Amino acid sequence: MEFYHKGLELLNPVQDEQVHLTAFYATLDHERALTERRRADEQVAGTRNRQALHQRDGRVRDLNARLSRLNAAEEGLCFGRLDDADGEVLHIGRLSLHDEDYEPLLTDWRAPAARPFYIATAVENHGVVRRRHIQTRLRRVLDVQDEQLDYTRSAAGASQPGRGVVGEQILLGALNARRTGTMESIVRTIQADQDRIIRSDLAGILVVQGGPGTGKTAIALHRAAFLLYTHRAQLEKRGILVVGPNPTFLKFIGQVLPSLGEDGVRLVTLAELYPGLTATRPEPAEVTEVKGRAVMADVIAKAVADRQWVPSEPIEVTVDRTVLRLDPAVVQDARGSARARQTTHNQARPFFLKDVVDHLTDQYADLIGTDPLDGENLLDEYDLAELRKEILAEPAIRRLLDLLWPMLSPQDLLVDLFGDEKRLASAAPQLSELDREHLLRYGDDWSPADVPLLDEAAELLGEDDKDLARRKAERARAIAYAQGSLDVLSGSGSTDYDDDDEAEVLSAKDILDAEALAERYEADDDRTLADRAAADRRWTYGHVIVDEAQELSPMAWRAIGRRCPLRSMTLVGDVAQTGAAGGGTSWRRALAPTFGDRWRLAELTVNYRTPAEVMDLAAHVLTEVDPDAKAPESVRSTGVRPWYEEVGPTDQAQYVGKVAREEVHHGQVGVITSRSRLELVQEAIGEHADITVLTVAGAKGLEFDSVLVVDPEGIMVESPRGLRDLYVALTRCTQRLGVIGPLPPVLRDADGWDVRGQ
Ligand SMILES: Nc1ncnc2c1ncn2[C@@H]1O[C@H](COP(=O)(O)OP(=O)(O)OP(=O)(O)O)[C@@H](O)[C@H]1O
Repeated sequence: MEFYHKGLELLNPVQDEQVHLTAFYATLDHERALTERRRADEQVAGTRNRQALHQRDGRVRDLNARLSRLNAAEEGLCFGRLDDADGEVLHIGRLSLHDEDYEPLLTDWRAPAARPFYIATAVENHGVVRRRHIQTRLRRVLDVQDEQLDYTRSAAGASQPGRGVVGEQILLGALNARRTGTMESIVRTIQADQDRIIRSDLAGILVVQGGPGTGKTAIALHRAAFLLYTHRAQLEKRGILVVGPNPTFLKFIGQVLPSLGEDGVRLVTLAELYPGLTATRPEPAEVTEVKGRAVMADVIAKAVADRQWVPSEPIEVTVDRTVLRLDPAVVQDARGSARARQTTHNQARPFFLKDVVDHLTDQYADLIGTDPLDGENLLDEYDLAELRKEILAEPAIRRLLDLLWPMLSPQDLLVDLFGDEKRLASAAPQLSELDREHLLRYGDDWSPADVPLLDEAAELLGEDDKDLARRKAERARAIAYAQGSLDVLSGSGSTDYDDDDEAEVLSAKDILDAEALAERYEADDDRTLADRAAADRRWTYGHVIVDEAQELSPMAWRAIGRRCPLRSMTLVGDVAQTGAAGGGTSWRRALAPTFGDRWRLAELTVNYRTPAEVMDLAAHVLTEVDPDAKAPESVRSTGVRPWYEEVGPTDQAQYVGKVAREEVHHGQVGVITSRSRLELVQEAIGEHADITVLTVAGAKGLEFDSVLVVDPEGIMVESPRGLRDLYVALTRCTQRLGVIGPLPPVLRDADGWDVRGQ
């Protein structure tokens, strides 16, 4: 063991690191106290007007964000150290700390200087001769592990990382640890191939393909933290959107970013992407599949076009006993010029209405205002305006205009479309009758697959009356505030201000008008970024991350694409695990309609979750799914063989209940079963804090110490993608796997099972 001098004392590495760690915590405490003091000062300081108040709130927000980062770094503050050949030392941790002379004490794991900690090897050491992993608990150093990366020294027998893995012991410790029910940060043990993805450029679309347990979710979240650190100014304004497969999954991953000190991220499922509704209506897979097809974009476009109606016969309406006649040709012309404006349906509506109403007004004027002697029209501008008003006030005309070109919300459009066979046949002639039958329904509650359709419709319809009224009211409020502030600024009350303030007042008055000030107030909106983004369908994010991206349909990709016109995205998934009807089984096919070939691919091949014993069995299923696919290689084996028990349907649920309760001794238990057995199994197990019963769709992205797969045959037959579902179910465990129910042939043929003695 090496020893170090501290004054006259001789310190071993653990003691030496303890000295450093104590100093880091002292600095962290100091920073925290300073930030809290600043915040308290801001909170008590008086403000003269609303503008100053907003600026103050902004400063308090920044200080709060700083405080959360400092607090988040408390556990595991420092976890690594790099030594170079010249004796320079770099400590690596959850954030950067400096001493009073602004000399670096601790380097943020995301800083470029920290990178060798994750990628240096003895062959390519990036100038590092020793990498040290520091294990701590609370504020104490428990242990250190060194990897010598100096080729000459390592050749002489110093410790070498095994299997190309960085920090093998620490990594295995983390992988073998019992799961807590929520995902944890992997910041101490990120591996080189993962690091490359985390630090990949912000620009462009990065697709990360990797088998089960390769760390895709973990990487996606650490990438978000990295991007926020590296491009903070750019991303803080627009935020990052993370889309996950279901609410349980979002809960599972929800703590990772806050634990890394980052909260400028909005996590949603597709069902919540459309503001104002959560789409939870269940529907059969074949309906979901039709709704997800790319062709639905054309169907929605045609449904909108169909609502711009040209009658086949002239229509007569009576205004104050005068009969007016609207010819199809006039409507056709008005529609043509409104469409030529290339704007949305609702925004084009006033232009259409104006043309039609102009025509009716002229006709009305001709009929009632013509001089019987010389045929000249006796009405002046004022009279024409009055006639126009009269026409517009006539209910029959209003009804007619609403028929010809109605103001529509996306919800109205879809309810009308899916509730009417004729409309559907006209909008979707390219769909088979059976497909159209799948779409036909009544009611106005929404399924997740409706969300991209609503979004598509919203894009074509534009804001409706209600949206416009709301936006106008908000803006009027902001302008009223701003006007009030300007009055205060320019009023005689300014005698309270000293000379400097007076100058400020003048410049404010000179520079700003109420509109500009209103914009500034809107920017100073008190809501968090995630709340503002959630309320605004047209919000565009600085970066979008999609997890389990293989599950998205072409229509969902269009909706996601709209959230990020800059096309800065990270899409992680595994095309061998696709379960959703309408999901993709090839990245090229799934992404081409929306993104063409403008994306880059990164692949992960090492499985950090599933032990080799389990993965060997799951690989049989994968070969059945795709003979060319290669299962990821497990980084560890546990020596525990998976087991199965053939238990028929009558006793199955009871048996599962008994075994699940036994398995709890090994940690968190996940019971994954077919949809048809779900309720029975749930009943047999009852409420238990450490047992979760779910279907494969609900288990997407999750993991448990011990997994029981119940009714594998049922899982296989319940979906056309049943084999992939079985593959997902088998790969959810970190330690132990048991399969209950008759084994399907694909599993029966595999070696490596233990038969559980009843
Ligand atoms: N470098 C690492 N250090 C420690 N743990 C890791 C590392 N990489 C991955 N893991 C762990 O491996 C497990 C699987 O990771 P994750 O869930 O991100 O995989 P995934 O590729 O998204 O899996 P799936 O596609 O099956 O849902 C998690 O517990 C994660 O914390």
